[in-house]
Amino acid sequence: MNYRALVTDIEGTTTRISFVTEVLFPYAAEQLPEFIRQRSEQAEVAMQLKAVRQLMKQPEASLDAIIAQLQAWIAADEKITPLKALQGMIWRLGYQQGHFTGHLYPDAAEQLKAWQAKGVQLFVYSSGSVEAQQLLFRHSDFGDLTPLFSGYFDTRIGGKKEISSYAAILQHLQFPPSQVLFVSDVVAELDAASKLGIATTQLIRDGQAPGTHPVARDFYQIEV
Ligand SMILES: CSCCC(=O)C(=O)COP(=O)(O)O
Ligand SMILES: [Mg+2]
Repeated sequence: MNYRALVTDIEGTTTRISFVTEVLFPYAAEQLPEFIRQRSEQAEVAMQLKAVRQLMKQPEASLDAIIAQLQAWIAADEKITPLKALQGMIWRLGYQQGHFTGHLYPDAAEQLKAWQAKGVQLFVYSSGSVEAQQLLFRHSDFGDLTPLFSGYFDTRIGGKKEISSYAAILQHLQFPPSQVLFVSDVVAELDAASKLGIATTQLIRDGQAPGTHPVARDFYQIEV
C-alpha cells in the first residue's frame, strides 16, 4: 500500500485490553491515594491536582475529595487528561520497580519493526498520556521499542472520537491523509479519522464487532 505513516492505538490494538484494565488501571487505583498524599507538593503532581480541581469546579477541593474523584474516573474509564497524566506517573514507578512490563502482542512488535525498517514513520495515538505510552514501549515484553517511533499523541491534542484531533495530527505529520494509516479497535475512532480521508483498519483481536472499516485479526493481516 506504501503508506508514509502509521498511527496506532494501544489498548486493544498493540496491547491486550486486559493488560490495561486488569493490570495498569487497578495498579494506579491502588497506588493513587498514597501517591497523591505523599507528592501533592511536587510540581508535576501539583499541576495535575490543580487541573482536577478546575474540572471539579472546586478550587478548594481537599486531597480526599480529589482522590475520590480520580477513583471514580478510573472506575468509569474516563479519558480525562490530568487523570491520565497522574496514572502515567504512578505507572512510571511500577515499571521502574519491575512490577510489570508493557504487554505487546508478538505480531505487533514484529510488524512495527518491519514497517519502520521499510521507511514507514510510526506514531502512537492513545488516551494514555505520552509518558504512559513511552513507558509501555520502553519497558515492553520485547525490550525498548521507543526507537521505532517518530512521535506520540495523547488527549492533549483532543479526544480520540473527535475529527479535529485527527486534523491536528495530520498537521503534525505533514503527509496527505491517504498516505496515513490509522489502526484501532474502536470503530468511533476510525470513523473520525476516515472522515478526513485517513486510511483505517480495525483490529478485532478480542471479538470486537466489525464496523465499516477494513478489519485485521492481528498486525500480520495489515498491508502497509
Ligand atoms: C498508554 S497505556 C494506558 C492506556 C490508557 O490509559 C487508556 O486509557 C487506553 O487508551 P487507548 O486510547 O490506548 O485505548
Ligand atoms: Mg483501543
